Amino acid sequence: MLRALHRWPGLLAAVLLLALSLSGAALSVFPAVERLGTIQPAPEQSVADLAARVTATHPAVEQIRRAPSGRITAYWFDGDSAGAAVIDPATGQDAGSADPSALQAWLSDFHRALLMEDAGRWTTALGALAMLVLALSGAALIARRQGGWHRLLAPMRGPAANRWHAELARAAVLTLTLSYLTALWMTASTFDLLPTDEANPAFPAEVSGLTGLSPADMPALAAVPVTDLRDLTFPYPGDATDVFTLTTASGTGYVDQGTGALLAWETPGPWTRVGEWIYLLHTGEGAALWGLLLGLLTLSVPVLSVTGTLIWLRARKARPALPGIVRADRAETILLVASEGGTTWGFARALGQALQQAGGSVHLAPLSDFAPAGYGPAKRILILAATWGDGDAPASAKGMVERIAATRPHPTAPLAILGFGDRSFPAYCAFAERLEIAAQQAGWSMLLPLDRIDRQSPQAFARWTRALGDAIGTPLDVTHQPALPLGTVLTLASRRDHGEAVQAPTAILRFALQRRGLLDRLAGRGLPRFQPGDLLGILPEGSTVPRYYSLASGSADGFAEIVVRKHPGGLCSGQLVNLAPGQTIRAFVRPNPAFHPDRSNAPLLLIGAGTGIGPLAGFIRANRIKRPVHLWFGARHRFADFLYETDLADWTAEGRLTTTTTAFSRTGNRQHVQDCLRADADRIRALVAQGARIMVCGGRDMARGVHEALADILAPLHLSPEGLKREGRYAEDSY
Ligand SMILES: Cc1cc2nc3c(=O)[nH]c(=O)nc-3n(C[C@H](O)[C@H](O)[C@H](O)COP(=O)(O)O)c2cc1C
Repeated sequence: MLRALHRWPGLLAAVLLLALSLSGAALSVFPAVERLGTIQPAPEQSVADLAARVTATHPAVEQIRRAPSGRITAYWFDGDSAGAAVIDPATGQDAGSADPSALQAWLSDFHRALLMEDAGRWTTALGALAMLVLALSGAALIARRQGGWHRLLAPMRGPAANRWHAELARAAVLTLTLSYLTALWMTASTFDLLPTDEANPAFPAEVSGLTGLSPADMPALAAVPVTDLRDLTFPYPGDATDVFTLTTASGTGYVDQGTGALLAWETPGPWTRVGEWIYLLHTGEGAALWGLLLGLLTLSVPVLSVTGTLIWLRARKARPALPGIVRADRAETILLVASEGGTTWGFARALGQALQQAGGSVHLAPLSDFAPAGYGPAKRILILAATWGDGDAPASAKGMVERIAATRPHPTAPLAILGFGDRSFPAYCAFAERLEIAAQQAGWSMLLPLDRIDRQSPQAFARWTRALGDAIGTPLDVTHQPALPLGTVLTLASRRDHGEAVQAPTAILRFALQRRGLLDRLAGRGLPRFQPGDLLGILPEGSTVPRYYSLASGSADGFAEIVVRKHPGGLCSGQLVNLAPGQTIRAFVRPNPAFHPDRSNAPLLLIGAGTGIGPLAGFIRANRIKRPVHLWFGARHRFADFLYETDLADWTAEGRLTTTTTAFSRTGNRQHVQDCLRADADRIRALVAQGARIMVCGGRDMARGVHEALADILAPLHLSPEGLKREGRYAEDSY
């Protein structure tokens, strides 16, 4: 619902909103330009002095106005023709034309009313309303993705396009919300839909009846500095009963034209004051810098429209279509999916089709759409959930554990959760497990106990569907074989060999990247963009199961680099370690957003051993902003498997790497990387206290040892690796 609320007004109003935001951004420049081009009065100059000077130049002056920028304009009547000019307050002489530039006038009319008078005003008001809905639903979506409003400002994670969209929206949302609210207020005010104050004080019952006093000698005008003036309207010529009307920042009053005395005065009421603030906040008139900031942030709207549309299109593409799908409030089976790589959707679709063929009605949606209040006569809710990162939820399902824990169970539909994962990860199907615990705590009745599918096993899935069929009284036996990515052919460009001497043959393999033209990108040919820490999936000959290697380079480096150690009997590692330059493999990229460094300037502590140095080396090579990076690296022997030794020296000289600490387990004092960490405990504590982020990569035993060492090191700071992980400051990639 929230997502639909965010999506449809966004798409429908996109063109209108683009036009409004671009014209608004362009208009925001004018107050600043006007302010810069305006001759400001001397601080001590009075309205009496200004009025006398203007009268000397234009004896038939009717009105003097001062704009929020300080620009003073005089209006007069010359015989039959009206005249107006911008005035130099020091001389009272004309200093320029009073007509706004044609461009500004056109832009204002377009921005306010789409050049269509009242019909246009209502349309722009509708646009502002759509934007308000977008801004508020967007803020709620960010809060949901972040795991609650209290984490709204916490560092963001997830795929780059979604993160960029959310980061930009988060930066602009407050200002934009203010801008749309003020726009709506101004429209309501234009159509007299708001209460108003009494405009002016009551006209004085008695005046002196005298005329001819020079404004220079009027005490009421002498008491007001020009910098306070808003408007001075002169009495009608020859009418001794008429008066001057003076408006300043603090009110409106009448001045006797014969004596120059103040006859009446009224301060503006609350509605007038609020209206003035609203006008200032929306236009930046009178606050040029605010106007520029507003204009700048308004420019985020076109960017958000484009990134938002891309995210939506990508999500649509990732979600396989299920013909015959029904709405959530009409379906017997609600089938919800949490997926990062997309394969779980294939299983869900196969199950959905089987249920439909058995005569059932199915609603298929991402888990983030979970909203039991909207599931009418549902008989069951099935959740298929993959686990990513290090036991994490897929990016699109962040915050779902908390949501399920806080949602009241559906009155008729029990729940079944099926985890998708990989048994070789320490946190096997951990996200699905957390969902199950949350559901049980919230009081849901479970249709089936939690089950897990290891490495997309078709047999395990078929077994689970049989159990599901038994539980719902409909025979089911669904087989689904996920299609393997075709992959791209990569040619080995160079290799560097290490580790033979310590019986751990290891190679740094660098594959050439073909340049991808626009056509290749559109057709999905070649490797997509990737960053160090993402995964290169390799399809070894003789197996249909891909193996994943952490990338030690980003596509910006112009090559794909991985570090491979030959495992005894290992099919893929054996083929890779024997690969000669010029030979090829088939590979594809899997994003791994949970193991990307953040973009801050805070220190980065990289800890790795053996081939775990791969992505860490990639992070250091990509550290073009030269943030402080400290590396702890463990290997067997300095002269045998000190991977990237010369590169690390070069990166240190270039400022990309701040310190390197090594531990060798087969020489000298035979240390492991966690021993060096303990020896460096004070330094690590100081860096963590500065906001450092920690990234660990390597074998599972090493990762466990590092985790324990860091738990001890951080305890005096009342911090722990788990706590840092929750804040997005501790990431582990172990195998
Ligand atoms: C980078 C990465 C991290 C993973 N982390 C875990 C994990 O911590 N626990 C787990 O059980 N499975 C993990 N897996 C395995 C996936 O959950 C499994 O491949 C799943 O079938 C993917 O489903 P999806 O393509 O729908 O996202 C990970 C896979 C990758 C590529």
